[in-house]
Amino acid sequence: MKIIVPATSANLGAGFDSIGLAVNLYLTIEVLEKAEAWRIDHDLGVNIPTDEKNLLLTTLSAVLAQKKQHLSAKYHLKMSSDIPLARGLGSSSSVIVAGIELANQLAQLGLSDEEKLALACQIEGHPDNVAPALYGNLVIASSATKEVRAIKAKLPQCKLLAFVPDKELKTVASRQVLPETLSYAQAVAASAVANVLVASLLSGDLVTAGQMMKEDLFHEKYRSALVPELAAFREIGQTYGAYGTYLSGAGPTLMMLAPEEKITLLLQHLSEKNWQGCFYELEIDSKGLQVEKSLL
Ligand SMILES: Nc1ncnc2c1ncn2[C@@H]1O[C@H](COP(=O)(O)OP(=O)(O)O)[C@@H](O)[C@H]1O
Ligand SMILES: N[C@@H](CCOP(=O)(O)O)C(=O)O
Repeated sequence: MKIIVPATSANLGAGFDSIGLAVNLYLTIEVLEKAEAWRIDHDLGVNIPTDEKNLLLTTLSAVLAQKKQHLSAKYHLKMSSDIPLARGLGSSSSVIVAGIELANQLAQLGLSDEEKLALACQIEGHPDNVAPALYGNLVIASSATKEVRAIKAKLPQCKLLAFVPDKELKTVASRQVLPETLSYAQAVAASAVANVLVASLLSGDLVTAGQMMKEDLFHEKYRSALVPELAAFREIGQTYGAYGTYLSGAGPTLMMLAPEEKITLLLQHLSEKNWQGCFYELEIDSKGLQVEKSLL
């Protein structure tokens, strides 16, 4: 059995903790054979555990505990991923979604998508990565009310150009620079910008969506000091024809939405900056979580 989960790019500026996109970088988990102890083969570096301390298996354990279920066996697993770690492309969320599905499959839980999303939000704390990782495409979601609500949509036609810095930025660290509270007036203004962002995305108006991305009042201005490339990335995008630019997730990845015919020119000017990192031309993943040779 194989579980495949896409990377995700969250926030889209003003959609902080609520809007996210699934993109074509993937985490894959293969269940190999039963074993005396959990063992994960991977080439993701020494900081990623190869035993039950791995986020994949702590997630599995949490789900089984909540469902009052247990497994009669442990397994040898293979984990592969082309999702850059701690770069703002949802690597942790993809693992959480994979861990929920692994529990679902091995314990035959029969979880609905809604149940998987609710469990993922409990673990992650916000839906903007786990929802598109589960469903694919563009998802606008809220876990602020009793029920997690997620609206699936298609991103209007455009190309995605990401700059992924060499340096890591852990989400926990990036969230620490955010304010504890906003004033009533700030909250009303920030949510109004987010509302127009959503409306423009759903009506196919990427020009207005791009404007709203840079008018975010929730998080980017507090995080800009952690991602020095943001201002220049945004200026190049605006000057050479991108629809919009935003800090992908908690950063440091920067994402640009642009017409296909502008990508070459944008890449040319961005490359002249000689920043330490890589550019990725990404596509939307439209499938989300996939299981091959499901056990259910
Ligand atoms: N494939 C993986 N296996 C186990 N843990 C992972 C994996 N990918 C990410 N993680 C955990 O998630 C952390 C990165 O999560 P986070 O700081 O939220 O960054 P991001 O979600 O932007 O990649 C990693 O440091 C690691 O602890
Ligand atoms: N809304 C979150 C998104 C975190 O995304 P990640 O890809 O950096 O894990 C935030 O902005 O903190």
